[in-house]
Amino acid sequence: MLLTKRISFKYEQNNQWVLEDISLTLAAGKVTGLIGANGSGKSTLFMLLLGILKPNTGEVCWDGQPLSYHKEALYQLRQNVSIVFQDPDQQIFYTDIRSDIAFALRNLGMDEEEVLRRVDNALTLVDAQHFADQPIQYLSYGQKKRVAIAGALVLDAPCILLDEPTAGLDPLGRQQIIEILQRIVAEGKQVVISSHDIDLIYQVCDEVSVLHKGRLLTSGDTQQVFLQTELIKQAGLVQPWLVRLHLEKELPLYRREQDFLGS
Ligand SMILES: Nc1ncnc2c1ncn2[C@@H]1O[C@H](COP(=O)(O)OP(=O)(O)OP(=O)(O)O)[C@@H](O)[C@H]1O
Repeated sequence: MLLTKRISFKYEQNNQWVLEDISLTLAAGKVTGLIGANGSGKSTLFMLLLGILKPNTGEVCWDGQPLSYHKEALYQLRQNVSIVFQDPDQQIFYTDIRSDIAFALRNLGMDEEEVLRRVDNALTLVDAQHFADQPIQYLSYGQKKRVAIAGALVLDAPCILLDEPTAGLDPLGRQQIIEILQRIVAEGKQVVISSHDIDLIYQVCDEVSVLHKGRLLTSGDTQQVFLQTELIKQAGLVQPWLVRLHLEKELPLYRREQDFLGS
């Protein structure tokens, strides 16, 4: 389990608190959404969860232990908590897709047969087998996103952080990512998603945490959080369309588009 205990953080360059007094429990086996307007501190919080940044006060804990910031400890942490960055080019280094995905495993000195098996599984999970033999520069943005996700999955870390997984994708690409997320969740992984795609968060997350100007406004069950109209407005966000339909048209509170369409 990944959690933060009253963490606050400011960047050296400016003297303002970017995050203040954040206590969050990211429960194992659950999908947690992290939402907030631009600049509310979501990416910074991800960097703190990964140990890339260190809080000024408070602590981040993995498996009940406060993070240690030595190289070796962080190396261990990466095998438990992995991230998919918003921009796949930040994450992909090789032109050969299979080599790129295999990189971290070969770095660990893993047996080559096991490397190939894991790469194959990760490619299947993100539905990328059919383009896996093309050079990376021939791929679309959406395909690169899927390769980046495969690169994070291959380590088989129990916890995966995804920063804006659907940003820049067309409707089909977005739907593919939703299906991939559902497959990852079905494997029992702990998933944390930071996104401005409110409808995605509503559809796939069990719990949601709302950040506003570096503070945690609320945290809890997805539907309960999104039903709080004033709070969502205060955070500079909008409610998911299924929640608006419920509040404005007095329809049942559907969780998924297909539940509404099939009703
Ligand atoms: N490297 C940095 N140095 C100084 N300030 C930074 C740095 N990175 C982010 N900030 C500031 O920290 C605050 C939070 O930024 P952050 O990127 O964490 O927010 P965010 O919620 O992820 O935003 P967005 O939704 O736009 O991606 C902002 O005021 C931003 O200007």
